[in-house]
Amino acid sequence: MRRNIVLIGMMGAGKTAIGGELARRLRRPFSDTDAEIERAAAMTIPEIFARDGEEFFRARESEVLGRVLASGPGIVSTGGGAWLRPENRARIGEDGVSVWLDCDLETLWHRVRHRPTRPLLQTPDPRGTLERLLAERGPVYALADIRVPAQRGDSIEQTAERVLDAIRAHDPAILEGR
Ligand SMILES: Nc1ncnc2c1ncn2[C@@H]1O[C@H](COP(=O)(O)OP(=O)(O)OP(=O)(O)O)[C@@H](O)[C@H]1O
Ligand SMILES: O=C(O)C1=C[C@@H](O)[C@@H](O)[C@H](O)C1
Ligand SMILES: [Mg+2]
Repeated sequence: MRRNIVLIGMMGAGKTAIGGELARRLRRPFSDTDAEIERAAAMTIPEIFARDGEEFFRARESEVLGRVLASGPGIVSTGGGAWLRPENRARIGEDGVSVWLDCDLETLWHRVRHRPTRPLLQTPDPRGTLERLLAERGPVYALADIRVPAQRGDSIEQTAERVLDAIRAHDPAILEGR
């Protein structure tokens, strides 16, 4: 059984930060699809979007996701848009448990506003764009196996603990090794 733990949710929800913490605690390998794409392309995500466009990025994302899931069981942090593609959701469902880090708009905005690393927010009204993306994507993220609230008041450690509690309640076998 390959039960990867796959973090999904909006940009700034903490998928990368919480994923690293979970991997340390569980002593399992950690993969971040955004980082893997950047490494394989030897380009940053803004550079990939600017040169090759979003569709190209999404195709690389699906490839990388399939590869890291197959090499599990590990902790996989996805990019904010990965879960939106039905083929990615199906692939995650085959090989892992999906955990939605559900974070409110204010917290997301607080975390992403000074970071120029998210090409989708390079708009005249980035906060409005973030709000629209959250409204559009929320119902799709809600299809995840598990939802964990990830709010500003909580530390990375507290949220990681919540994720582990939620996984234990969902299916304790996921935490019981390989
Ligand atoms: N309680 C917390 N949980 C998660 N992240 C936190 C928390 N407190 C502060 N942070 C900070 O907020 C940021 C969260 O961003 P992170 O890159 O982990 O989000 P992400 O979901 O991976 O976004 P993206 O989809 O753009 O990759 C990090 O800089 C992290 O250190
Ligand atoms: O929410 C999104 O669509 C994205 C989030 C980031 O993780 C990156 O994958 C990229 O900036 C796109
Ligand atoms: Mg990330």
